[in-house]
Amino acid sequence: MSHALLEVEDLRHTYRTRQGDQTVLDGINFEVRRGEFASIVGPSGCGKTTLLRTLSGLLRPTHGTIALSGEVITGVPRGLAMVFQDYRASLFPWRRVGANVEFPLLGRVAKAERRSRTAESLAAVGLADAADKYPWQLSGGMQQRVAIARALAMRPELLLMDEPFASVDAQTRSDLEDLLLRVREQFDVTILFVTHDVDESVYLSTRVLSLSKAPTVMTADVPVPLDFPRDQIRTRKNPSFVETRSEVARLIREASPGGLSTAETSH
Ligand SMILES: Nc1ncnc2c1ncn2[C@@H]1O[C@H](COP(=O)(O)OP(=O)(O)OP(=O)(O)O)[C@@H](O)[C@H]1O
Repeated sequence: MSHALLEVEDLRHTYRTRQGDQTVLDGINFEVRRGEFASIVGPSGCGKTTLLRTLSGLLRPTHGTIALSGEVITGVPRGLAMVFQDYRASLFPWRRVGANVEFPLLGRVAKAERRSRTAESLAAVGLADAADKYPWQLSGGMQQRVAIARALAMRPELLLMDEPFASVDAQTRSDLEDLLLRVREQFDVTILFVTHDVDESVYLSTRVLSLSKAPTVMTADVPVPLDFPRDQIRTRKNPSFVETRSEVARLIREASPGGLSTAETSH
């Protein structure tokens, strides 16, 4: 039987704190098939990060199962890499860029292979010349490219990304989006991407999954009817982009507390 790459069944999570219990995820079900680029959107605080933490094995959910390639995960699974929003916290400042990229491979992959994967991943993100620099010598966008290279060097089947471009300026963000689409093809990696940004979710994805406010369920699974390669100007003008974007924006607005986004209420 062929399994989806990622299968999530009835996932629930309740944080138990001194102030009481807070149910964040309230029965999430979805699958991601090989080759997809799935984005997850939802109102602030709905549990997107909690969801990614359970998928990456960093947090044990209160209930439900997560399977990667048909195997139920119990800890941090192989075949999975994660890129976080805060590149400053995710790279080691005292290690050079090359050593950062190589780090997760130590003890797992032979030295020659580590070196070749590091060189290949850095080249793929346009940083072949930066291996001997320290992260703090690079711009924010470049540091996030190092974090992407480190994830790619692990040769993951599934790449989880938690708002990876939220801390960079708009031009860098567009460049990083296009870079991500290129390396996705080159490394044949399936991506699950969390973002606050409706346009970004539609621009990048083959599917957008939308979440309700907490206690969170999935409210919609929206296919994105756009071909690859995408183009920042042409794709965003495409009527299918505009239509899908409106649909996703509407889903988020309906899910948000009060029903209106802050952008709309401020006028
Ligand atoms: N370790 C924790 N202990 C207790 N409550 C937590 C913990 N982590 C998160 N929460 C609560 O769970 C809820 C969901 O948090 P989470 O960070 O998963 O949401 P999010 O959708 O990623 O948020 P944002 O959109 O603001 O990034 C929030 O109300 C948060 O306060």
